Amino acid sequence: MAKGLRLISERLNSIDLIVEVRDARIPLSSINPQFERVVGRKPRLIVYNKFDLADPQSKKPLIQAFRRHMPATPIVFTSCLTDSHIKDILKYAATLADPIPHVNLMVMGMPNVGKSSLINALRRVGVGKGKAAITGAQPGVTRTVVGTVKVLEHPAVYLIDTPGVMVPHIADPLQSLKVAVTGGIRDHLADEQVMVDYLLFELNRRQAFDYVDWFRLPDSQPTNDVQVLLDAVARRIGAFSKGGILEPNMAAKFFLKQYRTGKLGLFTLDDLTDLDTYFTSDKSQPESLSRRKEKKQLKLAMRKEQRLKANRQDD
Ligand SMILES: Nc1nc2c(ncn2[C@@H]2O[C@H](COP(=O)(O)OP(=O)(O)OP(=O)(O)O)[C@@H](O)[C@H]2O)c(=O)[nH]1
Repeated sequence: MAKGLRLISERLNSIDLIVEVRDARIPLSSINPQFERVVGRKPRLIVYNKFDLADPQSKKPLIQAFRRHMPATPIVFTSCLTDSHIKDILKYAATLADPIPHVNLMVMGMPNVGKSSLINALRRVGVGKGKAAITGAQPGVTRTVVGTVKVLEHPAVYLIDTPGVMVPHIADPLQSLKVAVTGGIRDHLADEQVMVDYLLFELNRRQAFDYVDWFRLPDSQPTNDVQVLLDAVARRIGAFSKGGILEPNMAAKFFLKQYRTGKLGLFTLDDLTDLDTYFTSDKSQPESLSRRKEKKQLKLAMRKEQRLKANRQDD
């Protein structure tokens, strides 16, 4: 994390525009407060990527809130899978080319938000060239600086690839869970069954009950009990251990994958009903924790979620 941020601040002088990538499914939770401090007043374009997986209704309140509170910062909603709105980024970058001869962009963001995919998409759309950066389903793939790549000929727009910025200390346990379920924390650091429990809670809250039929829940009824869900999923996908025992971990992995590929519906997990309060609140947070402390923090969040669940069942 510290190395990533140091590299970024070292390069900031030669950058004309920061392209900050966030996950559209967690438009607030994917903000990195340390990052806010490092980038300071540099011109910035915010890209809400993976919009193909987010609630389409989430766009309007975000655009309106940015207009009210950060009018100088443009925002774009993209999907790197379909190259949707990638051109808008290039168009905006091109507007900065006068009077400077060429524009240097830097893509930044939290792990797994799609930085490398965006770099590839910008190249593909801008100059019709293939892959410049390696992508991966697990966070932390973007490690090395690939170098400078041209993404537009006229005017000349160059892009500098950067290492992914690590998730900083996340004060709010719910925010940790959201980052984890959207893939921003390596899965082995988070308890997949707790992630599924949180997703189940969100699905039920939205009355998105498709999972009941798909996984043939008992009595065709929704459930609040993650074990009931995981048993049903395990049965449905044939996740049994040698002795014929159901494998909840395998089921949890499967369920998470369904969510992450949009098969359980298009959701925005952050609450966007009171963005004015969010934008006017003090978003500064303490310095980043070490990886060990981060892991401990996450475990505490998971335990809290489990306690909440136990209380829900007692009610
Ligand atoms: N559905 C969807 N998936 C995307 C999109 N952009 C990227 N992905 C997927 O998200 C995963 C992570 O993408 P990367 O481009 O490797 O993300 P990154 O930010 O470079 O990741 P790190 O290496 O962890 O920093 C990959 O499986 C991509 O295929 C998008 O717009 N929509």
